[in-house]
Amino acid sequence: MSDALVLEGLEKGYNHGRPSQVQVLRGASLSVAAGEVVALVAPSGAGKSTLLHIAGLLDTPDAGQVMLGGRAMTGLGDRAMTEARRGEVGFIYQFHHLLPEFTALENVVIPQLANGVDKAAAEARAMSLLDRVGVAGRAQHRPAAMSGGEQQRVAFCRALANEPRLLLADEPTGNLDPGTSDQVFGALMELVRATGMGALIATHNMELAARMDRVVRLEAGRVV
Ligand SMILES: Nc1ncnc2c1ncn2[C@@H]1O[C@H](COP(=O)(O)OP(=O)(O)OP(=O)(O)O)[C@@H](O)[C@H]1O
Repeated sequence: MSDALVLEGLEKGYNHGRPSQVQVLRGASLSVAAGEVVALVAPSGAGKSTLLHIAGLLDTPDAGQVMLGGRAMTGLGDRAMTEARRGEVGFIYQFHHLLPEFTALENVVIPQLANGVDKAAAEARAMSLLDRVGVAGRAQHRPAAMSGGEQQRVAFCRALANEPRLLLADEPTGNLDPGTSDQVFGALMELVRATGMGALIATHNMELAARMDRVVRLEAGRVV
């Protein structure tokens, strides 16, 4: 089976509008197998968000290659990139970014409608996902009426709604208290394991990192 994600020799710098360039990635390479959950650990400012954005086709590298599900993404046009991102990748951020005016159920349904799934099937899948992470009872609630942990569980369901081959997460439990973080992380791991997708999960929390299959570090612009 092909790897869920391969990053090869990524280079990325920002010039901050000045001649002096900040070089963030310096030949970063990494692969995540299908079904593998990899922890990405990095000091603040090391470039983990930059790496995740490039892996998820939200940004482009200055040099290097991104492959999703065995397919090279570098050089694809905007439209093909958008389609690949929508179909192949699920994102989870530190803050849930749910749509505040929609219910939990709608937040998980909407990305599926955008991907061409019909409404009844999308609702059934959304309910099943919400049920698996223990928030089916909150399906008709808007985000503001849910706890932080519940909101983040809904965000997990939204990320997995289109059955992506790759999950990318940036501090997915970073804004929760330690007890809630632990529980919510457990729910995420169960979902990921049940789907068999590859996952790259950035965290500062070494206890959570130790629960994943492999830990990699981002240091001086490379993955070690
Ligand atoms: N759009 C941008 N324009 C200019 N500089 C940027 C941009 N994005 C990131 N940087 C710089 O690149 C470096 C790495 O940023 P990045 O957000 O990838 O780090 P990070 O490891 O995710 O940090 P944190 O853990 O604090 O979120 C920082 O020095 C940051 O200032």
